[in-house]
Amino acid sequence: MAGNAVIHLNNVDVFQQKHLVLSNVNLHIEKDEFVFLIGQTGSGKSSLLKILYGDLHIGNGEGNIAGFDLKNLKESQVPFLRRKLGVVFQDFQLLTDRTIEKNLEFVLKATGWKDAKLINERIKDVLDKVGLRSKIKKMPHEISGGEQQRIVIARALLNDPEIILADEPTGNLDPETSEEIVTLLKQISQAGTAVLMATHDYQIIRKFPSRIIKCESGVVHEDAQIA
Ligand SMILES: Nc1ncnc2c1ncn2[C@@H]1O[C@H](COP(=O)(O)OP(=O)(O)OP(=O)(O)O)[C@@H](O)[C@H]1O
Repeated sequence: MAGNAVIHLNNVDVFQQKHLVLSNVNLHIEKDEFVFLIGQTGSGKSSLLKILYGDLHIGNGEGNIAGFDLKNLKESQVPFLRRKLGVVFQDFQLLTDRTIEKNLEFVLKATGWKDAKLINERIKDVLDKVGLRSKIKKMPHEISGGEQQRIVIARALLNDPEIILADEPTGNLDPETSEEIVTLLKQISQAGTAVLMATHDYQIIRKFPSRIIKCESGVVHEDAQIA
């Protein structure tokens, strides 16, 4: 792998069933980069993210993410790949029947953590990172939408991922709260975890100038501009 790239796609074709969604994709993202992913509905953003978290197979071309060879990725390796990725997706929300602490503990136990003291320390650690340690005993419905999204980010950080994949993380939030979430994601990238954030929110893109990757007409532009 060249340089510090943690995402590396070379001439990849992205298929959904038999339908070629994106062709000849080249994508390189460095260790501490923050990158926006844009494109109209149906342009292939979700399909591209699926390639990256091992939910869609690479047809032609080659890819590497967090040290995993996507071309030869086995089913059995997918859980290990996912541990290197922090996923912040709208359809992957907090469990509503338990506290913030129990939500985070659930993920740690599911990913092999056993020592109660280490679990407790890790939970406090990630809550400190998102500035919400005081909410540890709260139920999800007792905190705001923006706070819930920060907890989802804390959850994504639990296993110290190399990359955060965020799909519309500000989709349901007001402009001010959206800015807080993106500020947090930017800080995370500056601390060495690459962030790839899919969004339709051009106001946010203007406010936080960063590299833009665009899906358009079946191809991916690695350095796009917005009007
Ligand atoms: N499971 C599937 N089977 C077949 N075709 C699919 C499937 N999922 C998506 N597609 C098609 O692939 C193309 C890209 O869809 P994709 O969901 O990647 O777009 P998107 O840019 O993420 O859209 P949005 O912004 O609405 O989420 C579309 O033409 C879509 O109809």
